Amino acid sequence: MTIPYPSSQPMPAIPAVSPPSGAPRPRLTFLGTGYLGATYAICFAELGYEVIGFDVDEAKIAKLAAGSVPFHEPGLDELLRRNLAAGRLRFSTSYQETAEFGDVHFICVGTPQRADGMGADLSYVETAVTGLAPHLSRKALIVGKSTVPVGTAEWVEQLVGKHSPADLGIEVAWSPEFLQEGFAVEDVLRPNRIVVGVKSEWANGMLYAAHKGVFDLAATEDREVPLVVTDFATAELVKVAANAFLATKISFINAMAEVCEVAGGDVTQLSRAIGYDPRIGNRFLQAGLGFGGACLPKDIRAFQARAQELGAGEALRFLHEVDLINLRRRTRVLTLAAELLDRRVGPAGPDLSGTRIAVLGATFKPNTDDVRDAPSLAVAAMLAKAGADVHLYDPEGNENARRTLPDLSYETSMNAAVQDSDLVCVLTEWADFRNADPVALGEIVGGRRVIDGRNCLDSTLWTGAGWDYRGMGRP
Ligand SMILES: NC(=O)C1=CN([C@@H]2O[C@H](COP(=O)(O)OP(=O)(O)OC[C@H]3O[C@@H](n4cnc5c(N)ncnc54)[C@H](O)[C@@H]3O)[C@@H](O)[C@H]2O)C=CC1
Ligand SMILES: O=C(O)[C@H]1O[C@H](OP(=O)(O)OP(=O)(O)OC[C@H]2O[C@@H](n3ccc(=O)[nH]c3=O)[C@H](O)[C@@H]2O)[C@H](O)[C@@H](O)[C@@H]1O
Repeated sequence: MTIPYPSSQPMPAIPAVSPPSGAPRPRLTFLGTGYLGATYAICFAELGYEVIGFDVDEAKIAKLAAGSVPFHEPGLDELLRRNLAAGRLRFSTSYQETAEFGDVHFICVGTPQRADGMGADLSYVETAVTGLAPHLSRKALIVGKSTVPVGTAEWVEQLVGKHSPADLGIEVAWSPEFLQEGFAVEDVLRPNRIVVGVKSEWANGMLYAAHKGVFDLAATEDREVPLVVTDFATAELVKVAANAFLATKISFINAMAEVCEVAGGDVTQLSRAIGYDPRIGNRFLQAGLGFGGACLPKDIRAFQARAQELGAGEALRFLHEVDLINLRRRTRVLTLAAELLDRRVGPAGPDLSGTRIAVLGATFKPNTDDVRDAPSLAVAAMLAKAGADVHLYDPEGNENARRTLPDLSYETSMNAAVQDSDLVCVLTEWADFRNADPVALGEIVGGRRVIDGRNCLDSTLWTGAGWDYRGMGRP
């Protein structure tokens, strides 16, 4: 499908928004109740809005309607149950019910990497919009929240024009999302900014009203939430630019880790030292196994693909390097494993047959059960491919990991995974692993060898307990 861009329509000036004083709050719907949409539906009900969460996945909707969040996100279960009981929150698989209910419809469906490996798959956005639009029966606003290539909002506007009743004047806006899994409730209720791409004062006012609960909460806490009102293209670009910057920051520090590895430096100290400069800042400078998840990797690839289509491919060529640095961290663990286990590395990589390796961590980061593009799982797969007998444990991610990699051995505790292993790989920095007792673990392993893929262990403590320790970019 082609996304028309740049728009042939000139952008009207956007007047400053004035809060619709005393205006009734709009009723909100969220199409797509995955990590993003379910969190939003639940949190906005908590803020006092009447909400419908809609999904085409009947099992997911049944679970949510029964008071159970279908993924792990701290704090969300309690809010779900409270708001279902209060009657402010409903779940539906009916486009008609959703269309009739809502004044503002947020599109929160997935935009995964296309099968060709680069651009974004917009088919879910298309299905959601064309499913909803024909059922609309009064003026409403459709707001994209999914992360999309620049130009998508214009295309959605055309879809809406084609599929909704002509006389209703349905409008479109784009409001990208910046929440982090594991902190999602806090990020939605107390965002560090709200960005909206709009074309009319009416859309601007509706979006303000749809977020008034967030602004009101901030006011009661003596905070302000910056609001950036802009055009479609800028709103779409803000999102991918933010993720590209975060990915670049992580790959920068991992590039420094690579240099530390050959020069004998310690990247954790380097990171701390440069992070004291407020122009650099100390966040997202944790060297280790690199970034994974359903967003940063796919977003930097889709951003490059879109820039290429628009003739600006060269501007984003560095993102290819960011991706390569990130992926090299995964193979680094394999090299360290061969080194620690004293195994030969052939042209096809190391031969780890006959070894038992404990992998601690399957999720792409702690405090989630999300294993999408998890560096830890990618490494577990590489270790198994090299012949190791891999025993994996994750506090929340075992079930999802088993669906992705069914052939590994899944254990129900850290001790069971570590028992008799020749090597322990800590690949996600769950608190349980960070705080593990190296003396006690040392008594049940086959060999005291540990790879700290997230630089989250106290190396002095582990070496003191007799472990052969390897970190990422640190001695
Ligand atoms: N997960 C996150 O932390 C964040 C995600 N995003 C973006 O939000 C979007 C969604 O991400 P996730 O929630 O992680 O994806 P997800 O895969 O967890 O959820 C997507 C949901 O959309 C549903 N769906 C598919 N077709 C549909 C249709 N026609 N109508 C209604 N629902 C439909 C699926 O059944 C699924 O439940 C992506 O563009 C992502 O990049 C943005 C910021 C944060
Ligand atoms: O677009 C999205 O979906 C979201 O993507 C990321 O959020 P998330 O994927 O939840 O995870 P992050 O906390 O950003 O971590 C991403 C990956 O980077 C890794 N990471 C993070 C920080 C760091 O210093 N080093 C590092 O390796 C993490 O282990 C993880 O694998 C962004 O942080 C969110 O702002 C954004 O909304």
